[in-house]
Amino acid sequence: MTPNERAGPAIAIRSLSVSFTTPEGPIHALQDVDLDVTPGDFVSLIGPSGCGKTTLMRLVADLERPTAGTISIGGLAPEQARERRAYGYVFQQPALYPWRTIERNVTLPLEVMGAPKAERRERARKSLEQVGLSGFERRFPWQLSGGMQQRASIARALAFDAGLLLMDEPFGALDEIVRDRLNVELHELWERTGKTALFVTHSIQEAVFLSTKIVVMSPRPGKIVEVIDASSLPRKRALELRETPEFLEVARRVRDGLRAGHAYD
Ligand SMILES: Nc1ncnc2c1ncn2[C@@H]1O[C@H](COP(=O)(O)OP(=O)(O)OP(=O)(O)O)[C@@H](O)[C@H]1O
Repeated sequence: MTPNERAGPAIAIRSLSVSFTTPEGPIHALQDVDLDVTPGDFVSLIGPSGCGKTTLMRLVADLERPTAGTISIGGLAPEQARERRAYGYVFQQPALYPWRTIERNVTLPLEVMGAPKAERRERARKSLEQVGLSGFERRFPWQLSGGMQQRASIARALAFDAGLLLMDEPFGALDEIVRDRLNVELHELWERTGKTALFVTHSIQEAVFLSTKIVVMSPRPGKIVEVIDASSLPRKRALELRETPEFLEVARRVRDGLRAGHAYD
């Protein structure tokens, strides 16, 4: 057991099921999900469209309630964790307000929290620096490329200085070159800060490149098919890693897991 594992899970999910009531009948989105995320891990959720990845993130972030089961975030219920700003959340789309500058988008949640102005500006400066956006404080979102906008939304999530980052397919809408660059930057950021990350993706390559663990899910109702350990890959990762036999072996295991998940149908 590593010291991080001894500290207890950053996220503990037990027997979690979620059904949505719709006019056409219930939709069973998640069924019997059990998952532990160790502090400092980078955990990716991968699975077919509609298998409940976003729902799982929204449950952790207290934006949705389970039908059965429990979630604990560092020992707190999701509602307490939300109130204590125990995590930053990055959405699929950057979700920046066009009429606010980049700095004032980053400081908005801090304003809502009632942080003093000097502290807000200092935290924005620091988190924009962490994502390589120093100098863009006074720009508006529409003056930035899609990749830069998504970096700004990561800066906003970092501004709380929480130990946990929840990221729901943040790079899905970006072209491959920009996505590659942001993968490298995000990996470096994670390595440097030691944060715990829960990350949704459709891309096997992205999941393997970024993660210490990859959670493979089945089609709806989403269940966990397999948790694949990628910590055998070097901790420092450059894009060239993707061509190595070790990387391709982990990617093959993820692909096999996804195929096995489809057999649940
Ligand atoms: N509020 C809701 N009411 C009814 N059905 C919902 C609701 N939210 C999600 N669903 C359904 O639950 C299932 C899981 O959705 P979810 O968005 O979590 O999947 P996903 O794995 O994130 O999909 P994608 O990869 O396409 O983003 C889908 O069938 C979706 O239509």
